[in-house]
Amino acid sequence: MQISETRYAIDPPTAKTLDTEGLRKHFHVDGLFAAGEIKLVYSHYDRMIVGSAVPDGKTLTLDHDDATGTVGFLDRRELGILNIGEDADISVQGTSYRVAKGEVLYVGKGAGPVEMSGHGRFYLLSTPAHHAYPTKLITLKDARRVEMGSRETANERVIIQFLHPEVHETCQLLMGYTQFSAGSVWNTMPCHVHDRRMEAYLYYDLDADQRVFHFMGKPDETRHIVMANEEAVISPPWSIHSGVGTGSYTFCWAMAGDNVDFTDMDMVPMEALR
Ligand SMILES: O=C[C@H](O)[C@@H](O)CC(=O)C(=O)O
Ligand SMILES: [Zn+2]
Repeated sequence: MQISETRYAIDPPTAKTLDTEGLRKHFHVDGLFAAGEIKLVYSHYDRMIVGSAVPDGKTLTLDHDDATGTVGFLDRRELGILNIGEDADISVQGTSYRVAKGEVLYVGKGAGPVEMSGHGRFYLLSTPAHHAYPTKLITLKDARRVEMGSRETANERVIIQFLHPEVHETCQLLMGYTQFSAGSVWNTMPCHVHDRRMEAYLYYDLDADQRVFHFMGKPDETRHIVMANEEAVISPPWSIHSGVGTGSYTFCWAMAGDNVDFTDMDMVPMEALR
C-alpha cells in the first residue's frame, strides 16, 4: 500500500468554516519525499493522485494500489513524473529513461509498472485516462516558456509548460513548473480561478527556514496555508491559488478536469479579493 491518505472533496460553504488545522487536513500535503518510499495522496478533486518516490539509491516500483480498483496502477490512469533531485533513471516497458533535474517523464495509460531508481526525488501526478498517449521524456528544450510579471510587482517569472497540448498530448493532465527572477516572490498574482479544472502545487527549492504563504478560497473568502519546502497543496476548482515566499522557491503546478486549455482561466480583479 502506497496510498497514505484519501482526501474527499468539500464545498465552498464548508471550506469557509475551517480553521487552520481543518484547512491543512483537507488541502495541505506534507510527509512527501520520504527516503526509500513511494507516498501517494488520493484526492477526490478530479481523482488526481499526488505523490512522491525517493528510491534513495535503490529501486522503487509503482505497480498496484488498491485505491484505484485496477490490477495495474496505470491500467486506467496516466502519470507525470517531475524529478526535483539528482539525475536518475526510470524504466517503463523495457525502456530506461535518464531523467535530469527539471525534466518530466510522461507515462501513458496501460504502460505497466514504473521502476524508479538512483538518487532522484520524483514528484508524481496521476489522473484518470481513457486513451493511451505515448510515454515520453520531456526535456527543458521541448517545454514551452511563458514569461509573466515584472520586477516592480515582485512577480517576474517564467511558466515552463511540459504537459501541454502543444508539447505532448495527454488525456487531462497538464503540468509544468514556474521559476522566478531573483527577488521576485509572488506566484500567480493577479490570481485566477478555473472551475473547469482543479490544481495542485508543490513548493520546492525553498530553504528549510523559509516559508511560502499560499492563498486559497473563493476570491471573496480567502484563507492562507503556510508551506515549507517540498510540501504540496490541493486547489479546488473554485479556489484561487497564489503564493508569496519569504525566500526564493520554485513550484510545480498540475491540473486536471474538463479541458486541457491552459489559458481557460477567470482572472480575479484585485478589488474582488477579500
Ligand atoms: O492555471 C495555471 C496555474 O495556476 C499556474 O500555471 C500559474 C503559474 O504558474 C503562475 O502564474 O506562476
Ligand atoms: Zn490555475
